[in-house]
Amino acid sequence: MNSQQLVNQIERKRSFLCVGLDTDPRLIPSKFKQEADPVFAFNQAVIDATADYAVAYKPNIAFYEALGPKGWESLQKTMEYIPSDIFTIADAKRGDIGNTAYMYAQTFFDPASSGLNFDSITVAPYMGHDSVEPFLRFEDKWVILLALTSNPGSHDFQMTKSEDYIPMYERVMRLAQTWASPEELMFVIGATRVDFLQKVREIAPDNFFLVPGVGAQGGSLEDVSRYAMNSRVGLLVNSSRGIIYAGDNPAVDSKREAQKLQEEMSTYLDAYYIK
Ligand SMILES: O=C(O)c1cc(=O)[nH]c(=O)n1[C@@H]1O[C@H](COP(=O)(O)O)[C@@H](O)[C@H]1O
Repeated sequence: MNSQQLVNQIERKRSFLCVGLDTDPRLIPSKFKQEADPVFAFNQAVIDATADYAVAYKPNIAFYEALGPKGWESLQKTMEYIPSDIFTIADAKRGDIGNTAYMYAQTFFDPASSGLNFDSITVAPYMGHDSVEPFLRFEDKWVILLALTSNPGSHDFQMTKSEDYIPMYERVMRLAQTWASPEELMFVIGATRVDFLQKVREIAPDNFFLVPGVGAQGGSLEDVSRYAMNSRVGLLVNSSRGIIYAGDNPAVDSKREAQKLQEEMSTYLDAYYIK
């Protein structure tokens, strides 16, 4: 999916919501546990409940890999079930030397090889240019590079400054923009980093940001919208647990939470989206 299709979808649904499919079989309501594939049955229910309000789905690959071959099958079925006009993110946080990175890219981007056809993948920048480049060889696919993450440990490396006083996250963002255009590169910016939202938007005015950390991690959707929206919206705001585990009945509970976020997003589009 290209950026114009993504922006069109955001404008049509008046939403920049990404629903995180972080499906833990221990946490799903008991009625799904009797199904042949409980993870897929639950994901189906969540997708049915939220597809009108979401512009993206983000299965976190860890939750599927942890289940072995069964988990991979649930992931494949989930991918086939997601409506084709909705953006998909493989939250895999990969990063390795070039030939290995290419295999990761094939895994998530080449359906002839793996059966999976994601639009994008999260990538860790630590190993540098040649670890990111293989993902960029795939047309109409996106790299979503970790920049300023939502977790407390983000201070350990991302905030450290080099001798020119540029923090690591800023260096990542500036250098990565020399590798790829905003048509194929997004950055992960945690919603919990309120003090930095304006700054990161200055550093990368044209890139989409994937923003996790609203809901269960406490980030503010209004602050994210006010400080980081750009002239093409430029935001995909993720909520996982806050939506998928909202109650025992996704058709009602996940729908309610997704709709609530979508309605809030709609008001922020009115307030802060200037084309
Ligand atoms: O790349 C991510 O999506 C990500 C980056 C980050 O900085 N923080 C973060 O929470 N995430 C992911 O976003 C999701 C957040 O889930 P909830 O806190 O349940 O909404 C999880 O899948 C995390 O792995």
